[in-house]
Parts: sequence; C-alpha cells; structure tokens
Amino acid sequence: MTADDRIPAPTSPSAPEAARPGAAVADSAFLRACRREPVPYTPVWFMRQAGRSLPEYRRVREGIGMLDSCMRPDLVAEITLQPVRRHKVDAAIYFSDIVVPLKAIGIDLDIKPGVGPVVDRPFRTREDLERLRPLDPDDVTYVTEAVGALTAELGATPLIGFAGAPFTLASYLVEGGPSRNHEHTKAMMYGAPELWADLLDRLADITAAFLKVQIEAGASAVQLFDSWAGALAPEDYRHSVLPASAKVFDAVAPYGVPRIHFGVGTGELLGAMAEAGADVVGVDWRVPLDEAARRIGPDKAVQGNLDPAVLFAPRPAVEAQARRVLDAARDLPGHVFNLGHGVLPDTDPDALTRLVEFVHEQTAR
Ligand SMILES: O=C(O)CCc1c2[nH]c(c1CC(=O)O)Cc1[nH]c(c(CC(=O)O)c1CCC(=O)O)Cc1[nH]c(c(CC(=O)O)c1CCC(=O)O)Cc1[nH]c(c(CCC(=O)O)c1CC(=O)O)C2
Repeated sequence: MTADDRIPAPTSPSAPEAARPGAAVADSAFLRACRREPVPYTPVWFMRQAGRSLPEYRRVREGIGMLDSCMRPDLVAEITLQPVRRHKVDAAIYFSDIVVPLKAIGIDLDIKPGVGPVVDRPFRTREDLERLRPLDPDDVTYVTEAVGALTAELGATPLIGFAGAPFTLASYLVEGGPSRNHEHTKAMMYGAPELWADLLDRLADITAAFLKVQIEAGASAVQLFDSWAGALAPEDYRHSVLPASAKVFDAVAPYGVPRIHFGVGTGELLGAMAEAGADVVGVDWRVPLDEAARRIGPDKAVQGNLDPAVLFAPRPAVEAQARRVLDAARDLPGHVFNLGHGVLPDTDPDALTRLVEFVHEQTAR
C-alpha cells in the first residue's frame, strides 16, 4: 500500500486547519480508519444504532409511521443524534430506510410494523419499469435539510449517508416485500436478463442520486447496503449484480468520501464486493476479519463484525467476543468496529454503551 492509494482527506484552501470543523471531521478516528491511517483508538459505530433498541426513539416515534418519520427533518435529526449522545459512537448514520428513495419517486410502498417494506404492486414486467423514474434532489428536500441540521449539531463526529444497493432494492420491488428465497427476483434475473439489467441500471441511477444528495448536503462517508447479496452464487453476483453496484460507486467516487459496502452472508463474495468499488468492506460475523481482509484484497479497510446476538450474553462473554474481533483485526491497517448486522430491536442499550467504552479502552494507543 502506498499513500497514493489512500482516499485523500478533503481539503479546503482557506482558514487555518484547526479552526474549521471540516478539518476536525476529516481527522476523526472513523474517517482515518476508513483511509487506513493510524488512529488513536479503533472507531465504533453500529448499523441500526438508532431505532427500536432505544427508549428515547420509541418515545419520539409514538403515533408516527416509519416512512412519515423519515420525511420529517426535525425527527430525522433527533433520532440520528440519539445514539451518538447515548453511546458516544464515533460516527452517526443518517436515520432513514433503504426504501425511502423509492417512496420519494412515487412507488406505492409502506413499511409495515413487524414486517418491513411492502410494495403494493410488485415489479414483474417491462411496463413496471416505467414506474421507476429518476430521482431528483427536489424529491428529497427533507434529506438535504436534515443532513444540514445534523452536520451543524455533530461537530467533529462524521455523518454516514446510506442507500440500499440495486440488488437488495430490486428484491423488495420484485418480491413485493421481505423474502427468504428471492424466487421471483431470481426468476427475473435468470429468465429475463435484459429486463433485469435494465431494472438494476435504473435502480443504480436512483441510488447514486440519493447518495449524492446526502454527500452534497454534508455526509462524510456513505454505506451501500446490499443486505441480500449473500443469497447469490459468486458467478451470478459478478455477472448480474456487480455492474450496477459499480455504477453507484463510480458515480460518487469524485466526491472522495469513503464508500462502504456491506452485505450479509457474503463470505464468498467479499472479493467481488470490494472490486465493485468500495473503500471499506463490511463483514458479517461468519468470517473472521483477518480472513475477510485476505479475501477483500489489499488497500481496503474492513468494518465489523461482532454477532449482534452476542449482546444478549452476560458482559464478560460480550467482552470476550469483542476481544476476538479486535484480535483478528490487530494487524489490519484500517478497522472500523461494528456489528456483523444491525442492532436487534430488543438489545439492552447499556450493553451497546459498554461495548463502545470497551473497544475504545482496549485499543487506546
Ligand atoms: O426483515 C426484513 O426483511 C425487513 C427489514 C426492514 C427494512 N426496513 C425496515 C424493516 C423492518 C424491521 O427492521 O423490522 C423498517 C425499519 N427501518 C429502520 C427501522 C428502525 C429500527 O430498526 O428500529 C425500522 C423499523 C421501523 C419500525 O417499525 O419502527 C431504520 C433503518 N433501516 C436501515 C438503516 C440503516 C442501518 O442499518 O444502519 C436504518 C437506520 C438505522 C439508524 O439510523 O441507526 C437499513 C435497512 N432497512 C432494510 C434493510 C434490508 C435488510 C434487512 O432486512 O435487514 C436494510 C439494510 C440492512 O439492515 O441490512 C429493510
């Protein structure tokens, strides 16, 4: 690895370094780890760190639907900040959901409590593609407003923007909701490859536009969630999915912010997911981070990978398992500590706060 391979820290020609909050954000442990630079301690954040595990979240969400709350900048900002205040995590993640950009372009969908995203008329034919128009920044002015408010509040703590990757979004659209087997999605992928490619291409443009809005408003990094990619064989992933994800990563590359790529059950896909254009690859708990880094290849940072279910065990067991993650990552130049998937809704929030403290203490340099 040479210094030239690294993502340059954003710079501005004006104002003395220390006086600018932008400089403090760029120098944060999280962004340094993403760039594989030395860090004072291993940075920590958690997927789904905001949300149902927090009583303060349940309070502010009372009587307000999930999608409605995603469109209210005041609520988005408050919910995004809650885990930062409580857990002292090293990054905030913008509170939203992967289906928000689809809702924003007029797709008839809802997030049903206890179920997840549900699409009224699932996508099955070429005519359905006409419902997928490009996303205009004016469709999501609430995102620009919320990100602006957040970056002002967050000071030196970076904000991560995110979006669902084309394959995972396609799965929701084609199945009509969460799916275990993705049978209709795969039927289209194998049986109507041109329609499939066009669907993913349109989703790539929508996703890229949604990430750009977040970056232009002030997000310091972005994460592309291809949560369901692990359902695919490597050859199918490379042939039928990777080009669309690569299109998203290429579109945001000029901004120079770290691009994180994450999926579940992706042990066999880690190399291909890195090739799609990520700077940081998120790993679930099934592959130890040293082995994951070998599969991901050189010049990429890794993120992960404590099993979220471990947080239900007594404190010494949580610490032992967190230690195991840190040991596997010991010799890696860039490690962002995270769970291997999102915080489970019934997690004890105090266990998360203690985990942040533990990782910071154990890795203080
Ligand atoms: O299980 C299923 O198949 C449906 C999953 C589901 C989705 N949105 C949903 C649900 C219902 C639920 O979580 O109960 C609906 C959803 N999205 C979210 C929440 C809040 C919470 O989890 O308590 C909820 C539950 C809403 C509620 O009922 O109060 C918020 C959300 N979704 C997401 C994120 C990004 C992140 O994880 O950090 C975030 C923001 C978290 C934050 O700001 O800290 C991303 C998301 N949404 C979704 C997926 C697809 C993969 C998956 O299913 O896990 C993914 C990507 C992923 O987690 O891998 C779809």
